[in-house]
Amino acid sequence: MSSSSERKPLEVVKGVNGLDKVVLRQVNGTSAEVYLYGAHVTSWKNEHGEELLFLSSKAIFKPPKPIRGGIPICFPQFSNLGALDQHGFARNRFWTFDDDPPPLPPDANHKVITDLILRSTIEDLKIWPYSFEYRLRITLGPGGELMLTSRIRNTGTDGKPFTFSFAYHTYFSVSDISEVRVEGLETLDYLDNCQKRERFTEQGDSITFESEVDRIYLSTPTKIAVMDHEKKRTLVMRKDGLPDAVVWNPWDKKAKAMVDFGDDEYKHMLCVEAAAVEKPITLKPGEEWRGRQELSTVNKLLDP
Ligand SMILES: O=P(O)(O)OC[C@H]1O[C@@H](O)[C@H](O)[C@@H](O)[C@@H]1O
Repeated sequence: MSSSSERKPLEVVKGVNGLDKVVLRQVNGTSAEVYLYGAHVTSWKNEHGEELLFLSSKAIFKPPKPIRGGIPICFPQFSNLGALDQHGFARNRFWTFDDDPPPLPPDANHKVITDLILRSTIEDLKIWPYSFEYRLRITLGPGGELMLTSRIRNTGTDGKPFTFSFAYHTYFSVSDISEVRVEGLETLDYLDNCQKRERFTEQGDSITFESEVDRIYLSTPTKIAVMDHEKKRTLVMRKDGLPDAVVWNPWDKKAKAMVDFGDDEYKHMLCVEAAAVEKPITLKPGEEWRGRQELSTVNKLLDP
């Protein structure tokens, strides 16, 4: 039996290696967990307590190593598309609670909400010389839907604009990658990271997986569905302000090369990442950008 304290809608507890994590819980039993390290969502569970995100059994919860799985935030750089380390630094910084969050939505009392913030430090300014405020709102909706809303503002006083690329690097948990289909990316152009980012056009069928996939789909629809046949479940991603979608599965060879990833774990994960990669975002001083990702589930397969 769980104690009453375990049912609080919002609670800060110690996670792996004593790192702080925020637990969000809804009355219907759904939940999410977010580490302040990286503002990294590591868990999202449905009303039956089933985990919907993949987190590697070998994930290393030791800064500065980013956590393998969940939803790392790639900012201010996606991948190696710039001078910074792969995927930028937001995923390995300690975020804090935002004491001046954006206004709450009108239906806030049915939602569980936590607001985090990251500001550039003197150390960060040495590697990326732009002042910013990055506000992340994490919302668990009444039906267990998980929303991440990023608001990034140029707080520079020197008149300089800055440019960034971005991704919510979402690792979904799937029962068997060979049985999964992704819908919503048919007939789109993509850049293939496995082939020097050459541009290709996807064919008309939904996407299935039988080898390594690492693609940036360009200007996608706002809704993408991951259909898990074995679980008879569809994971639905909706996005706003994020035109692209990255699809990644490392497959066996790359899996073996990663120290924080089990050799066979590629069979049980699929990354679908709401992203802004092809056209990076530029903010002048005082300007703010908003990018949103919402995840929900349908407990049956959507019609093909
Ligand atoms: O190992 P990292 O830095 O978390 O990156 C994992 C993967 O992230 C994906 O988004 C990239 O498209 C891949 O190329 C990359 O391998």
